[in-house]
Amino acid sequence: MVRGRISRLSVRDVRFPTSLGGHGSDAMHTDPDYSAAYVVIETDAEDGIKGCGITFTLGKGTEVVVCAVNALAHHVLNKDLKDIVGDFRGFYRQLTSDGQLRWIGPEKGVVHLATAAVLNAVWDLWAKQEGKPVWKLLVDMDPRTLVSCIDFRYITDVLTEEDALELLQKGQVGKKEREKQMLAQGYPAYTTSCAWLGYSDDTLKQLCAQALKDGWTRFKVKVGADLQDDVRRCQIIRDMIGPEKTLMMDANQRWDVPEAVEWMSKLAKFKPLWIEEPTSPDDILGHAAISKALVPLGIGIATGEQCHNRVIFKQLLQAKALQFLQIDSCRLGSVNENLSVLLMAKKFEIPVCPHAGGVGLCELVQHLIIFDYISVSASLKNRMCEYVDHLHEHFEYPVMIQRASYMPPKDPGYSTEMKEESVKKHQYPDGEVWKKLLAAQEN
Ligand SMILES: C[C@H](O)[C@@H](O)CC(=O)C(=O)O
Ligand SMILES: [Mg+2]
Repeated sequence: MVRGRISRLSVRDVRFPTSLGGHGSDAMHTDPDYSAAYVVIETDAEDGIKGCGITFTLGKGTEVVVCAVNALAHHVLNKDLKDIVGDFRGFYRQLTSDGQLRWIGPEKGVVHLATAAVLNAVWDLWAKQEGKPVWKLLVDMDPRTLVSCIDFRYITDVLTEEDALELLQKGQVGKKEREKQMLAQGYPAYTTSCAWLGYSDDTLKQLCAQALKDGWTRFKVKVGADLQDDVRRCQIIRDMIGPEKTLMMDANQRWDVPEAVEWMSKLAKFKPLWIEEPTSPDDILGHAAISKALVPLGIGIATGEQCHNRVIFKQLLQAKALQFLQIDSCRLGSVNENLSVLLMAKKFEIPVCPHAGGVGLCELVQHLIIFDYISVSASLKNRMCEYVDHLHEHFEYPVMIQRASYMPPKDPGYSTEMKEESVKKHQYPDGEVWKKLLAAQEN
């Protein structure tokens, strides 16, 4: 049973110096320090259960997200959890429609990242109180309750409440078998960890050899800064993985539209399944033009990790601008908004391949994609979830990968509770790790 009144919300700026090793680097984000605004909510219930949520950031700017979380806190404090989840659509609407704060959004940018952190913590708390991992909480929920968590504002021209209900009711068929299948085999994953842009060719080769030994069959390589470098790196990786294994490419928004088409025509010989974020994430028609040019070459368009909200996804789908849709657990307004995007993807029959390149994103998004398979898509065709092999050791309930697949988490919650010791050490700027690094920079 859901219980307790939210009595405290705290938020901390936690940063990991990943830029020192080039981990996470790409053509636009050359020095990312994987970071999180880490939210913990407590209740007055006697169980002592806390809800933990994050939103992912890249270092600088995390303090701005922390401010935005604090600005939203009054919407959560002193509310009964029962009232929040009993009218989750209304609560989502309240957070995203704050008459003053929405001016610095709406439903986009820092304020939306902060919304995700707060709501991720609420979902963690709810699932922990129910004694279930979030994916299972969602799978066991009846379609009407699921639909009651979604704000359909701005998307009813493609997905109404009735459409959503119908899709979820259809998804009930065969659900038990798919749950069993997930528990036995897990959800297929691909790795990005071998080929960050800042890695040397030697590191790329070494990590790729190890990944092959570990059973990985799908790989993503960063491209977009220098064509000669891209050709060399793609040749290395294609030679190592052979012609059959799957290769994806990610340009992280580096190109203009014609440049994207020209550049990818030169990389087409490496047979990428998709080019990810070829241009600005806001350019829906640009994505459509790139897609029109590249699909005949066998290259699909993937995007979503920096799509502001469900409206952008709606238009990408309407414009036939993508072949692979990449939800993000922190960019969108938590589970609530992701549910609406999963359902729109189902309606347009576009496979969802979630983004997970960041701290804690693998932990979160595994819940959404496992739920999607069991209750919505019922298909694994052309579907896989990103995996990056960084920073899992800082979480109490880290992801478990077996045979290159995500095994469904069994612990209650949303899997992003961090180890207190890790938070203390990496808190910016006064955690032990940062004190040392900042002192070294001064000398
Ligand atoms: C800055 C991040 O590491 C980004 O490169 C992640 C990404 O694009 C992905 O995982 O995809
Ligand atoms: Mg990407």
